[in-house]
Amino acid sequence: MKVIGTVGLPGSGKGEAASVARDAGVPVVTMGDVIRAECRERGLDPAEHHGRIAKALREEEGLDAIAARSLPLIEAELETSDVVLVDGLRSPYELDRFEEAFGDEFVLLSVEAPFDLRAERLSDRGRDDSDADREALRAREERELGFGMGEVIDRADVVVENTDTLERFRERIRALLESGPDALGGVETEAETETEPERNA
Ligand SMILES: Nc1ncnc2c1ncn2[C@@H]1O[C@H](COP(=O)(O)OP(=O)(O)OP(=O)(O)O)[C@@H](O)[C@H]1O
Repeated sequence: MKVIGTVGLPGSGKGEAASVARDAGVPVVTMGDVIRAECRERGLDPAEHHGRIAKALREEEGLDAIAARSLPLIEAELETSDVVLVDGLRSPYELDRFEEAFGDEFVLLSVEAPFDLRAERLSDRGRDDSDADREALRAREERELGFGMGEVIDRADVVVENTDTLERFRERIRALLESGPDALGGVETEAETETEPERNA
């Protein structure tokens, strides 16, 4: 059993990773869906109230609220699948919650690409007006880093740099899903990048 969580700044490629998983028959639990469901529960339009409800849930149920509400969905998928992908961790409290629930079976994947490349890809994506707006991207990025996303990124087990073609990225995600982190030869892992503590310091 493996639960693969993804983290990444806007436009890094998390949605593409989730779509590779779906194509490979790996169920995807999208943390944002938990918030959208709660918006509907409260009679609110998710497109307009997503941010406010995410904040309300954290205030009412604790900083790991969205992870806690995702857990039963992940567990339900694990009844029929060996691997589940969890799309879009944002805060270290969420990461703590998943690590507590799944221990070593939880693998955190950070998808990374430089700002200019992400801005260009989002501009091509054009899902909404903010996609083409570099200032809006910068603001969104700062908001997400404000939730502690930088710390989550730093704690990743596997880093996939998404700076090559989309096909190359999709291949690397497929390899990760099929054979686990070891399949990604040459990809930085936390263990490899950690600095050795100085002896006799
Ligand atoms: N390697 C790549 N080459 C070209 N285009 C790419 C590549 N990776 C992703 N894209 C495209 O860039 C856009 C952003 O990727 P994606 O939607 O997966 O990002 P995301 O991390 O889910 O962003 P957000 O958090 O804003 O939803 C998409 O249109 C996607 O198809």
